[in-house]
Amino acid sequence: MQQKFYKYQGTGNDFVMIDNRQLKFDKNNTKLVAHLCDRRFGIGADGLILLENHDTYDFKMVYYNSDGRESSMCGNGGRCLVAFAQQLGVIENHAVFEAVDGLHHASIADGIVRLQMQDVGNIDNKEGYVFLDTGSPHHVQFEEAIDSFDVKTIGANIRYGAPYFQEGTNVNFVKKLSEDAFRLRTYERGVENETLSCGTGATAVAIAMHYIGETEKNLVKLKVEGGELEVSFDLNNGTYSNVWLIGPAKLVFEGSYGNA
Ligand SMILES: N[C@@H](CCC[C@H](N)C(=O)O)C(=O)O
Repeated sequence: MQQKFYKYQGTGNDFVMIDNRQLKFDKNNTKLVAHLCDRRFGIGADGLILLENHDTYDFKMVYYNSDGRESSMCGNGGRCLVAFAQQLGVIENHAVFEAVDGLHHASIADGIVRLQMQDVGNIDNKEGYVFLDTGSPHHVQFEEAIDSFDVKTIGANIRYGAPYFQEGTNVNFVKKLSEDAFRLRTYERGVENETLSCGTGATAVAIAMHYIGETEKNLVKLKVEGGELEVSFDLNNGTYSNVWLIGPAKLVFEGSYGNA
C-alpha cells in the first residue's frame, strides 16, 4: 500500500508529515518512523508528525523524534503542522490543537506561524546553566565561541550526563548579540545531533535570558542555524505566560512511500 507524505521545514528543522485522520499509520512501528526519518535510506527528517482528528479541537499532533520514538512537544513541528493543517483544509487561519503537553492556539499568515506555547513557572538557575521545560526539557548555557563550538560532542556529554542521564535533555548553547537578540545552537535529544533549529529550545532560551536578567525585553529574537525565530511572553507572579513562538513554516515537497 502506498502512503502519501509531505515534508515541511521550519527554520531548517524538518519533518515528515502524515495525514493520519483515517488512523492507518502503524503508530507503534518505531523502525518505520526511524527509517522514514533516515537521511540516506529514507525520506530524511529530524522528526515525523501525524495529524489526527480530535473530538473537540481542530486536530491532534503526534510527534516522533528521528530515532523513531514518540517524544515531548516540538515547537517547530507544531508550527509546521499548522501549515500542513491549512494545506489539507482542516483549518483556515487559526487553530486550536492538542499535543502531548496540552492545548495550543496558533495562527498563520503569509507563511509565518505563531504558536502559543505552555506557561513556564519552574526555572532552575544553576551554576553555569539554566534548566527549564517549555513542553520539552532544555538545558541552556552560554558559549562565546559559538561558531566553532563542537555542539554534537559537548551536547551529547551534557545530554547523557548528570543530572539528566538516560531520560536526557535538549542542550542549547547561547551567545548574546544585543539587548533583544541571541544566537543559538541546539543539540536535540532523540535526533542525537545538532539540528538547524529547535522551537522549544528557542522558547527556553528567550525565557531563560529574561529570567537571569540578560534581557528586559518581552519580544526576543533568536538567530538559529536555519534562520530566525521570535519569542514573546508576559511575566506575572513568577510565571511566564502568553508565550508565543513565531517564525516561518514551509512545504518542501510531497511524495509517497511503500509498495504501489
Ligand atoms: N525540534 C523540536 C524539539 C523536539 C523534541 C526534542 N527532540 C525532545 O525529544 O525533547 C522543537 O522544535 O521544539
